[in-house]
Amino acid sequence: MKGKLPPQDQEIEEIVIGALLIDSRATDDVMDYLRQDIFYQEKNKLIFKAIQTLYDANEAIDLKTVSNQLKKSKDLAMVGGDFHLIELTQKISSSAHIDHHGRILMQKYIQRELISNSSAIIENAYDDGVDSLELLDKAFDHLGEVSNLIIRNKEIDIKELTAEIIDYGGKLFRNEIKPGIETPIKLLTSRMGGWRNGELIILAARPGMGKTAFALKAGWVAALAGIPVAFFSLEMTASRLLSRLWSMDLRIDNDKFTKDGLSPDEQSRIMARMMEFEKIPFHIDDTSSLNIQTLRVKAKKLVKNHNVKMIIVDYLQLMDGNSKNREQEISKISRGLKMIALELELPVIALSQLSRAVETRGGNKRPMLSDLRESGAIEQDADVVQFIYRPEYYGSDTWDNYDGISCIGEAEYIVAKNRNGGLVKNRMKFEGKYTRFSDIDEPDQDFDNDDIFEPSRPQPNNNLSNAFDEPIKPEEDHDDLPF
Ligand SMILES: Nc1ncnc2c1ncn2[C@@H]1O[C@H](COP(=O)(O)OP(=O)(O)OP(=O)(O)O)[C@@H](O)[C@H]1O
Repeated sequence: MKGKLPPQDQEIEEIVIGALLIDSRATDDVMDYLRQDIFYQEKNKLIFKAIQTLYDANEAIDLKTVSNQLKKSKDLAMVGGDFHLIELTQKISSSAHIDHHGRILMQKYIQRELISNSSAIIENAYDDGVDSLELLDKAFDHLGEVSNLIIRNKEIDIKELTAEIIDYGGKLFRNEIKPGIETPIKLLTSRMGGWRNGELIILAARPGMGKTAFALKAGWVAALAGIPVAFFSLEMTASRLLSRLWSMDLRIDNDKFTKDGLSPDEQSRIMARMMEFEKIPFHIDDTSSLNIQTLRVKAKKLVKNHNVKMIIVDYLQLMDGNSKNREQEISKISRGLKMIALELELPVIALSQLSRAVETRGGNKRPMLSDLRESGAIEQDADVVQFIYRPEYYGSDTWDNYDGISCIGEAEYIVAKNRNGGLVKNRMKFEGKYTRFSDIDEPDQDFDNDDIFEPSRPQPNNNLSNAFDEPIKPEEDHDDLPF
């Protein structure tokens, strides 16, 4: 790095300034991305600053006005006086290629930024006193800023886009496609249209309400329908999560996995089920310390290698944010999750804790949007906020609504925010010992009837990746690790 001239092109800089001076209409082509820093030469920076001031004030831009502006800022002599300005206009005959030349300058600027950021990273990386995760986080931030400079000159063709909208609507009408991925509750799917691509769904509740249980079922229902799912479990080990999954799927008491033990019959039921669903695309990652950048890298790899189409994160507050201020940290994480949903075009379901305020309130303990903990950013970034509420957990035996019927073995899902649709609230069934949610009218089934998951259960599909080959235990050495 030392002794080398930073990437720059003085001639192109002068051509761009010259074009702006001779043709004020040319400014409209480039002023959305040109900025002072893009120019390397000090003189050009100053002249561009004068042009920008005039442009922002909606004033004419020509030799005379720019010269006056430079006089005002006392920079005219520094840039070489009127003589130099005239020289610049004589270098070119037209402004026809200004956009092309502007982009060359942008390229040079990005190169310079990359060099200076990388130099700072190298210098800090040699310093043993620097927290490496914090450094990694900063490096991602800086590189993200550089990548934001890339000009996306995406022209929207309204006609073409309208044709796409009509085509999509027609397919929905003819039931050829579904608007989103099926949720664990039929009514919720029909009212909401399912989990939609590009959306951040926040599933929030007080501890013990069943967030993990609901998310696990959401992932499992999707995976059983052949949709590859990645479940990032920051709270539970893969082994514990998998026990919960078999408990839920086969209706075996959760306690049997942790304290009472599994009978030979239960062991063989699990084995048989596993053989049956060996190829279910359900990927578990139980890395306990995960930041948003690492999650993004892992998610991208899972999409690329396993065609993952839905991501679940249990839970948001356990993610590392590398920031001293908790509110900023959470808002960075929720923003990052939304960006992953948009970038990878899939739904991201993130579980979230709620503040204790829920419990200190008088009356019922039904959560509200303001209970989302630590930051308003979660509420803002989320496309959907869904709560789970179980009055039984607080000792009630009847609902305060639903005509006061019994709430034992029941829960309520509350869609309190839905950016692209209406709000929904209704009862669902909760079987605590199987930590299992289902439709309120789903009949109780005998455990030896394994036809539990009626929704679109696929045949085992050998083309799908093996769910249980995934990085289940962090200590295992897999070449295939997403990160
Ligand atoms: N064997 C069992 N019998 C009855 N209920 C059980 C059993 N095992 C677990 N549960 C209930 O299931 C619920 C746990 O659900 P889950 O872990 O999904 O909740 P959560 O909202 O994710 O909790 P947290 O925020 O603490 O992780 C608890 O309320 C617990 O009482």
